[in-house]
Amino acid sequence: MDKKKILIVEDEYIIADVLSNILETAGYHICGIADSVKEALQMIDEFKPEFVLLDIYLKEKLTGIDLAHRLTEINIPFIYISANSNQKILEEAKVTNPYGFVIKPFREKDVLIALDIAFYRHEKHMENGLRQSAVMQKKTAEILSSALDWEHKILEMGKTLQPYIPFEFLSVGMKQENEEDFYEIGFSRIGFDEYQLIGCPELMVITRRKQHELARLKTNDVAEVMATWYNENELEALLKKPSLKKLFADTYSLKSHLSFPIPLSNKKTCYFNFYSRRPDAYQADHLVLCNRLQRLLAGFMEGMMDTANSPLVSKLSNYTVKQQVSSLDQPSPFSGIIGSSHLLLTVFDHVIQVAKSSSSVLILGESGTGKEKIAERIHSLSLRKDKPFVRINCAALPVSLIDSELFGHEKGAFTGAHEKKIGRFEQAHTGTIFLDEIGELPLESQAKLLRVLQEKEIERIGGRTTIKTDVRIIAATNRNLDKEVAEGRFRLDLFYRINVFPILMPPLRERKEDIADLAEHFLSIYARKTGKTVRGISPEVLENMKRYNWPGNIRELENLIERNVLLTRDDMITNMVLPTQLEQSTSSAPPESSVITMSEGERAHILAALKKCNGKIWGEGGAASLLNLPPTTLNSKMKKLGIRKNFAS
Ligand SMILES: Nc1ncnc2c1ncn2[C@@H]1O[C@H](COP(=O)(O)OP(=O)(O)OP(=O)(O)O)[C@@H](O)[C@H]1O
Repeated sequence: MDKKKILIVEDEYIIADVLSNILETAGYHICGIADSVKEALQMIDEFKPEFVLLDIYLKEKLTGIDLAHRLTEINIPFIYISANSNQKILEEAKVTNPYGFVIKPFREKDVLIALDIAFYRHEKHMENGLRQSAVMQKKTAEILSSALDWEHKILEMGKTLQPYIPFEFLSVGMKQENEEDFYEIGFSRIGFDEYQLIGCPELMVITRRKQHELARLKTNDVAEVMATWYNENELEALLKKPSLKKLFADTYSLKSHLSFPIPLSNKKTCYFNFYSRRPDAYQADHLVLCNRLQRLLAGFMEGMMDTANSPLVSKLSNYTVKQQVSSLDQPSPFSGIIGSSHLLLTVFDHVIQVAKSSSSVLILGESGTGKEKIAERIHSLSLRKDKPFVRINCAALPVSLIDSELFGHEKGAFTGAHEKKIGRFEQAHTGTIFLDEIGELPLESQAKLLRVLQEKEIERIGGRTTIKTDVRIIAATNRNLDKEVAEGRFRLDLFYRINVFPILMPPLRERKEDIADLAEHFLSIYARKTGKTVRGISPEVLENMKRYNWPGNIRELENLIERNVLLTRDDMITNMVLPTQLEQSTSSAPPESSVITMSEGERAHILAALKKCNGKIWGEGGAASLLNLPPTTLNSKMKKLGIRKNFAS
C-alpha cells in the first residue's frame, strides 16, 4: 500500500521531530518539515502532500490560519496542532474548517486518532465531491437538450447548483460593456422548488425604476474577475454606493453574496451572482466548487447562447419576461414537512446533498424541531429507501439494556437472556439506523459504537463470532455536543466519526414566518381527526403566536393546536391561551367555565409532581416513582406534552 504523504508545518524543531517520528513509525511518509508559510508553499508545490499538520504561529508574519485558507482552495486537508487555546484564535481557526485540532502537549495516540478521523472525513468529503461533479455534468446535458425555454433552462441550472451553493436570490447576466448591453435575470426563491422570475420589467415594477436607471445602476456593479464571496460586513462595505447589486440586496433583504464570473470562449464574460439572507452563507469551500464548475458552466452558457431567441446575444429591448412562478409538476420530496423559511430551505438543500451518499449524518437541534422527520426523509430519499429504517432512542433505554438493544445477545449471555436477541444494528443491515438522542449514550456504549463504525461489524453479547453489517448512521441530539466533548461526556473520536455531515434544525422562534403555515397544517389534521369544522385561526391569534417563544418548538405548536381544536366551539380559533399563560391559570383553580382536556390535566399533574421532586425524574424521590410510572414512560409523556426536563414548559 502507498504511504500517505504528510507535510509538517511547525517552527519548533523538537516538536516537528517528535511528530515526524510518530508518523513515520505509524506508516506515514513525511515529505517535508516547513517552519514558515513561505517554505510550506514551496514544499507543497514541490512534494504535493496529501495532508498537512499545521501549527498556528510560525516563523515570519503569516500564520497557519493564513496557510489554511490556501490549503482549502487547493483541496489539501489539514489539522491544526497548536498550543494556542486562546478563544479568538480558536474561532478564527474554526472558520477555516480544519479536519481536526490537536492541542499541545499531545499524546502519540491523540495525533494518530486525529489523523485517522481526518482521512476518513476527507474521503467522505471527496466522495461527495465526485458524486457532485458527475451529477452536475449529467444534469447540464439534460437541461441543454430539454424543451424548456431559455429562462427556465437558466433556472434549472440555478436549482441544480442550489444544494451546493445556497441562495435565496440568484442573478445571471453578461458582463456589460455599455448601458445598451443590459441583461440580467433574477430568481427569487420562495419555496423548496419554487422560484419567482425577476426580469427587467418585474424589477421596474417592484423597485419603481425605469429601465435606463436600472441599466445605469448596473454599470456601478463591481465586476469581479474571479469568484469572490462577501459576508455581512464585507457586503455592506461593497454596497455603500447605489448599484444593481445594492438594489437586489435591499429589496430582498440579502446579507451575503458570492459573485461567480465565468469567462466564455468568445471573450465575453457571464456571471452567476448568488445572494443569501444568512449573513455568512459563503466560505472558501464555495470558491473551490466554483473553480471546479467553471468549465462546466461556461459550456452551459455557450450552449444557452446558441438557443434560439437567446436574450444573451440580443438587446434587452427585444424581449420581455412573463411574470411567472416555477414549480415542477412532480411532488416535492419534502411534502408533509411544512415551512418555506430560508433556514428550513437550507436544511432541505443539505438533505438533498447528502441523502444519496452513505455518509453519516448528525442532526442537531432543540427538542421538537423535526429532527426525526428529517432523518426519515434522508432515508426515504436515499438508495436504501426500500431497506429497513430502524430508530432507537438512546435516552429511553436503561443503561443496562443499551448494548443488548443495539448489538443483540446470545441465549444465556446474562441472567434473563432466555432467548437469542437480534440487535438493532443487525435489524438495520443494508438500511439506516437512526440513533436519536445520541448525546445520552453512556461512555461505555460510545466505545462499542465507535468500534462498530470503524470495523463495520458487530458482536452480539455473549457471542463468539463477528457479524458484518452495512448500516448507514443518522444520529440526532438536542445537546451541544461540542460542550459534551469538552466536558468529557462524549468521546471526541466518536463525535468526529458521526459529525461527517451536520444538519442544524433551526428552532421555531428563528423561523416565525413558518408559524402560520404550520398552524394551518395541524389545524386541518386535527379538525379532520375530531370531525369538527374549524376553518382557520384569527389574525390576532396568529400575531400572538408569532410573539411567543416556542421552547417546545413544533411539537409544542402541534399540541397547542390539537388542544384548541378540541376546545373551540366556533369554526374559527379566535382565542388561544399560550402555555405561559396556561401555566399560571392551571396553578390556581381553573375558571369554572373552562373545560380542561385530558392532556391538560395530565400535563398539570406531571408538572406538579416534577415541582415536588425538584425536577428529578429517575430513582428514589423522583417524579416517576411518585407518579408510579416507569421513568421511560414519564420521559415520553413529557416529550409529547412539551414539558422540558427542567420542567419549564
Ligand atoms: N416542518 C414540519 N412540518 C410538519 N410537522 C412537523 C415539522 N417538523 C416537526 N413536525 C412534527 O413535530 C413533531 C416533533 O417532530 P420530531 O419528533 O421530528 O422532532 P425532534 O426534533 O426529533 O424532537 P426530539 O428531539 O424531542 O426527539 C412531530 O409530530 C413532527 O411530525
